[in-house]
Amino acid sequence: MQETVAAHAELGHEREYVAGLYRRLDELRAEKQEQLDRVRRSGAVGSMQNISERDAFATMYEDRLAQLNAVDDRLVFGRLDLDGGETRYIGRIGLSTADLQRLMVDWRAPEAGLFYQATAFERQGVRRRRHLVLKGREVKAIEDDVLDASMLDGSNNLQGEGALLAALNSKRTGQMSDIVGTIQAEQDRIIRSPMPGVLVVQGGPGTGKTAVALHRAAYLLYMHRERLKSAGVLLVGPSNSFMKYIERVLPSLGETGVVMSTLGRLMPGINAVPEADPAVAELKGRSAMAKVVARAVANRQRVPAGPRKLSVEGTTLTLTPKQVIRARDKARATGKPHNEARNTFVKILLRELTEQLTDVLNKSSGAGNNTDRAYLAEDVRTARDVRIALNLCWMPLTPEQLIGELLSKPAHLEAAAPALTAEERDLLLRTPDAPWTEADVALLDEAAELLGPFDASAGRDKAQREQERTRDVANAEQSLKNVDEMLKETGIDGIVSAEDLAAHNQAQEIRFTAAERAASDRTWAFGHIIVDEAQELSAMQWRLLMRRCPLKSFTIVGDIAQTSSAAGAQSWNQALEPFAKDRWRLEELTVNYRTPAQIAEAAVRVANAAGQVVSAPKAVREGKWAPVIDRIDDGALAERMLAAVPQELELLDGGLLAVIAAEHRVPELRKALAAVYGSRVGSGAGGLDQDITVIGPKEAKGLEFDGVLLLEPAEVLADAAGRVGDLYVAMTRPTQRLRLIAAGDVPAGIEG
Ligand SMILES: Nc1ncnc2c1ncn2[C@@H]1O[C@H](COP(=O)(O)OP(=O)(O)OP(=O)(O)O)[C@@H](O)[C@H]1O
Repeated sequence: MQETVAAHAELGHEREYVAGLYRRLDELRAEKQEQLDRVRRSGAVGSMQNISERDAFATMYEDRLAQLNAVDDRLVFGRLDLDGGETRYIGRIGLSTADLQRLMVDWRAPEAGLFYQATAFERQGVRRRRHLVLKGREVKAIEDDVLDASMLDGSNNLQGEGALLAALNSKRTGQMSDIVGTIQAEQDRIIRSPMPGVLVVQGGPGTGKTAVALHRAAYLLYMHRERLKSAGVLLVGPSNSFMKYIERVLPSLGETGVVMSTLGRLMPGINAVPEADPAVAELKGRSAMAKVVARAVANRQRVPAGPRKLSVEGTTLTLTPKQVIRARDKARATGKPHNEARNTFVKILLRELTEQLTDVLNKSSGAGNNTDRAYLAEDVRTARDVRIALNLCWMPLTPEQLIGELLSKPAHLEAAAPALTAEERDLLLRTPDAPWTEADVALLDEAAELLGPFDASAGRDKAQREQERTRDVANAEQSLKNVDEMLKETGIDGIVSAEDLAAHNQAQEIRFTAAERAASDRTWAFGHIIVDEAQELSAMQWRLLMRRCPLKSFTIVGDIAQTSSAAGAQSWNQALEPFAKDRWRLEELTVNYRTPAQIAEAAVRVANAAGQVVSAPKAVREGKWAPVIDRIDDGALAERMLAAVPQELELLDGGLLAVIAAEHRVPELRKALAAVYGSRVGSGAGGLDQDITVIGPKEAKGLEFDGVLLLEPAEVLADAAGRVGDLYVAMTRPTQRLRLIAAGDVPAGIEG
């Protein structure tokens, strides 16, 4: 009784404190809103500098306001009671009173580290760690970890289901949530690890690698705000579904400055499809392809077989192979990319041809008659024959042209890839109109690097921008005319010029965040790159990413045992050696938070039986159910699935169910389910919050569901040419139940 009274009093106290925090949050919001309104009211007047200063303030207030709005849900989640009597509240952001009394510490601040690190064995000055469970803005429950035994005597020792277990047992929503309230010590160490260098985080399924990667992004942005604000952070994930699944985590942590992308979207303007054939993916991913692309570029710097006659204004000039070779070698020696080195090549030959023309004309018209050289140079430059000849030798190229022709013209491929076998070259060939694949993106990027900017298009852009400006000024003039009439009536005149107004529009255009600019610029140098499911990356994809971060500041998370791509890594050492030598540090995550022990163990047995050694993380909880296996007759797969789905949905009681099957079965199974369940059936990106999702094993990577119905597991294994990665991934997606339906063999190990 006494205990309940004490608990009640504690709850009352926390409610009051938390209400105070929300009051302060509301005050700050109102303040920022007022500041923003004031800046906006200051109008579109003044010099360019005034306008851009005003815009900078407006952006700052907008960002702060967006952050204050984003942290409303579970604003505060913890409290520390320290030796010496200090009490510290831990929340999503730091809050202070108007006279700078600290009310709450940002979870990323060094002072908050104890909340995640202190244990009963090493309490580091922490007497009690308290978790505050909020619903909306109200404290619903509190839960204490008492680390200082002497505190246990008191009657205000509260117990509850662990905050962690409560989070893990809750139903999935199809969207990952943040874990700020329950980050575990081994995860916290990684999140707070220093930024420089290459950090590899290896961990089995469900150990929180993705969660750690996202929280580390938020942590780095907090600790290195100035540097990363302008350079930006890039986060790379495996699929569009996965990006959708994680998209709310960073905003909920108040962070928007991260560019999130799949490997297929890392070339601005290209939205690549997955590479369907593993053999092709493996081939395109080999580091030797860098040489193939380099040779393909070199092959586009051609020397004619014999002398070439060129007509310039009725005079015939000769371009010899020797001249071309000399010009080519000098151009190459500049070390510039193809499109830029072309300027040197063209300049040299134009000069030589102009000299030739001058000589010929001087000779024909007798010595002493100096023809105007500038005039002749222009004749040579604009002569059709000369343009064609020089272009044939050294054409400006886009990456799409180069790789498109390389992969669709057997002769180009043979010349660029003599070391590949004829079968391998056949595998690489594609039709010219085939969509770009994820594996192509790395080749395109390699080409873009070697080709440099494409001049012709740059010229066009400039002309286009000029045209747009002229149009903007014209528009502004028109609107001013209307305003002028109005102003004249009120006796005010001439405040804004058309140029001012047009400049303002341009300034608006420039007001992109670093993240937005970075996403559209291939040559952007990021301050830090985080790669999730990094085991899937090919050598060529690593080259691409290394180029995006010249400082080589990386967080690389993944699980070698889950590698499914044929081009992916067999070991971290093999993947990283070419770029980081042995200068990378390894951290491991050892606890599986997602999958119940019985299911996790079955997955490990399957991997081991297939010869894959896996670091088996310790599951944090036992599940209610061991994996269930239904053996069926051939041909009855869809029917059996339809019978199983309602049973599973009932057991999951409102949870999410994923049907995972070999890729080729997905459309047919989805159709069968949609016929019964209609729009309740989702598919990958955008459909993950439906209660039934049908996906292939590759798309399932990184995702999780309450229950998984895995159809024909032997097929999943066979589709990956016997590599167990995909099956291992599929089996480790559920947080509650795994059921397999198999007409064929059941892969060894599942049954224990
Ligand atoms: N400290 C934590 N507190 C609460 N939930 C956690 C914690 N750590 C991990 N989780 C939860 O465990 C689940 C698995 O985490 P996550 O997806 O990050 O694992 P992963 O290692 O990336 O898995 P996989 O490699 O299998 O895709 C998620 O639901 C995540 O929210």
